[in-house]
Amino acid sequence: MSAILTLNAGSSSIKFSVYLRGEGDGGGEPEEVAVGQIDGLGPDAKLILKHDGTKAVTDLGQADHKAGLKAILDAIQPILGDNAVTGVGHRVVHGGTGHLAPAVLNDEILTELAGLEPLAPLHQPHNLAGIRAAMEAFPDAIQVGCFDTAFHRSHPFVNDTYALPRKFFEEGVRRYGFHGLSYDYVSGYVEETYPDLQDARVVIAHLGNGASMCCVKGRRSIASSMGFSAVDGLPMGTRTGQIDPSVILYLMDNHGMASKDISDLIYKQSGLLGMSGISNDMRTLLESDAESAKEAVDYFVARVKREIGALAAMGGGIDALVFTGGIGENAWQIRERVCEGLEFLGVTIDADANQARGTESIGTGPVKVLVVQTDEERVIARAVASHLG
Ligand SMILES: Nc1ncnc2c1ncn2[C@@H]1O[C@H](COP(=O)(O)OP(=O)(O)O)[C@@H](O)[C@H]1O
Ligand SMILES: CC(=O)OP(=O)(O)O
Ligand SMILES: [Mg+2]
Repeated sequence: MSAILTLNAGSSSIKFSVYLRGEGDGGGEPEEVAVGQIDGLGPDAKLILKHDGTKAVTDLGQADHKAGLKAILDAIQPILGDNAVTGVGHRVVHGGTGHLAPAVLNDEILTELAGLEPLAPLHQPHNLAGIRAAMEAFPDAIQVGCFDTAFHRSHPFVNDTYALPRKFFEEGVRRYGFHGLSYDYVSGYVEETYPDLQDARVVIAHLGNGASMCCVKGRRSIASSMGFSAVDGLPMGTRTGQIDPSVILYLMDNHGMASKDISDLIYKQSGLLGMSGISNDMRTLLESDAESAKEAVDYFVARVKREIGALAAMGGGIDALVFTGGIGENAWQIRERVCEGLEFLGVTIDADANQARGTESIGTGPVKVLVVQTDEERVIARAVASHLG
């Protein structure tokens, strides 16, 4: 048997999976044998590993992305045993205009991808560090990059551009959209599981530490809430989401802030953390009695609602609303509050079904409302398997 490893460095986590394939499996579906993640990167990181029907949680204490990756490579060695890793698949958040499909990585592509780091500072450097570490750890394996942006390259021009002079569009100042691996998985899952949703207009809310939304029609992305970078659209754990560009000019002119300070502010100090002054973690905010925590959650919910309306309009209507990502999958309170008042769109949910963990279909009106566990790793593993042939 040979093994495929997938690495998915998010802003607050590194997710990974190990898959096995028999000789001559061709591009067949790889079998997942272990899955895990490092959660809460920072002062209180934890390694969670699920394997052979067991779940082990190891406290790592202070761990950044680099320490997390080392812990993952150590933890999977006993699982790999004698099975050689022949392919490693990586989530790469930004692929620019050039990457419409997964690509076998080499030094030239890595240099090109490093040029996109300023547009995804919470992800791209970690994605590339993971690739370099995997090249060192598994020198005989192919390294396949799977791009979050690729799924959205089907956007029509109006949803791909800003109203700037045309030369900036040509230069690559576009609305790329992110979380594409998640949207790819979820839209495929929805179409396969619900035959009445073939070619349907599906609005997917990927709500995690990073959060975005997408309107998908017939498995193609029509529009996304994220744009040129992964800071646009919804407020997130530590990111502002959409902000008037004049606020940035104001900060430069009145607070003497330079590009690095502003980047730190809009990517790392804002969103749920900045508004609440308490935490970027939705769990903590939902448990808190502080007014600032309540206001941060109110703002998050309001922005998700606004985006549902906008994306339903872009799709010419809505047949299904899907919640996914750490918050979308787990926080029933957020789903309930988001759906409140959306009856005019045909979105209504059953309160008990929404609160029952593991219930997938929670809608009671004409619009199907689904809670789907995303699986970016499977999309990556499939891409690696198809490259291995
Ligand atoms: N039970 C829960 N209730 C509310 N929020 C949750 C729950 N479980 C996880 N989350 C949220 O999910 C976020 C992580 O989402 P995830 O999609 O895994 O993150 P990343 O963006 O790093 O990939 C956490 O920051 C936390 O706010
Ligand atoms: C693009 C992005 O925000 O990713 P994540 O949610 O994994 O941080
Ligand atoms: Mg993620």
